[in-house]
Amino acid sequence: MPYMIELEGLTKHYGDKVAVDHLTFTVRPGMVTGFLGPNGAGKSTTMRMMLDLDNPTSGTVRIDGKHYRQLKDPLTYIGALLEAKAVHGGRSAANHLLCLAQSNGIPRGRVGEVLDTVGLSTVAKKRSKGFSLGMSQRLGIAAALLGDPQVLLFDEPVNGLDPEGIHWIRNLMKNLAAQGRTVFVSSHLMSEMALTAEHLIVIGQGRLMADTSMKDFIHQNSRSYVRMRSPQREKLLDLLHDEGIDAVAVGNGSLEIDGVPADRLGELAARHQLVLHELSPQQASLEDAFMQLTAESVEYHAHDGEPVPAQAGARPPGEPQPAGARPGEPQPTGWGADWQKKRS
Ligand SMILES: Nc1ncnc2c1ncn2[C@@H]1O[C@H](COP(=O)(O)OP(=O)(O)OP(=O)(O)O)[C@@H](O)[C@H]1O
Repeated sequence: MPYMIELEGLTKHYGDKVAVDHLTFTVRPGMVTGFLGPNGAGKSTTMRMMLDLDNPTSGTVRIDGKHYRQLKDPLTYIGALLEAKAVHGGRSAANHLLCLAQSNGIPRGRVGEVLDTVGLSTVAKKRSKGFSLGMSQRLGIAAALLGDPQVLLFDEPVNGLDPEGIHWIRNLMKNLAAQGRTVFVSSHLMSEMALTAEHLIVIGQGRLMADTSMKDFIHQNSRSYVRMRSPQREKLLDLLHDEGIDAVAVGNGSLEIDGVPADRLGELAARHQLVLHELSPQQASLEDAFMQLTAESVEYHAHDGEPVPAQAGARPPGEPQPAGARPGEPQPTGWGADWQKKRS
């Protein structure tokens, strides 16, 4: 199959820190693949290695069967949005794209086309320094689309966007996939992935936790159950036991029952004249399932209001983070900037 991204044993160490740990998976064309993991799981590091912006400690990434360095005019194979504020702020939007086009053998006519696609035509001559986060995000996407690549990477593209911007990016990614392209998008929000991705790769502390279709993930993880609460809890437990119904006692005196409809449980209690204070069908959220899957691998856990490292050797949150390590802070790095640095 063409235009796959194939990772084999991909590993990255930063000193003692294992950021990416023997990742092996394949990203396929024609669908949006979500790359999900809690903060610090190694998503950005993995994407940077896909783009040859960071060298793996071991393992390989292949794009369309080749190493990134073997791709002729790489921007025509793979486009990426890594960090929205990565643009040289003094240049106009059009100029920024023109520079990228010229150094990559891309016809200059593409600049107008992609500005149009992302809705920035009217501000093409404006300096990107004054751009809002949403506009910068759109400009970053224009750069990613410039070479009309078959493979697209988006690192947390909805971060900080308003609902209209989020809606726009979701649709764009789905449309790109519907055109047969390979679309790989990272997020730390399961709810976001559930709306966009058809396939899911989940990582925690650099390790692969799940490689599954979204449909299967939802099927396996959206547990529905009934919560019951009664002042006659012991009698209720005995009754359920006699009926062969398993109940799990949880905090605040509630019982959780899987696989039995709420109306049957209500009728049963009524027949035995048991008072119920609660009888409510529940649906475990996908976010809960994701948190459970990665719970052991979260780098920092909240603890009595104080974040503490979950892992020996993890960097305490108060300490300065290395460049490129923390998301959410605009850094003078990213796809455009790094790419230019690397090639210059
Ligand atoms: N240049 C670096 N030097 C040292 N450690 C780094 C560096 N870059 C990343 N790390 C560490 O590697 C781990 C993975 O970081 P990475 O940014 O890839 O995670 P992420 O999944 O993208 O997180 P987020 O969702 O917070 O963006 C983190 O513990 C991070 O602190």
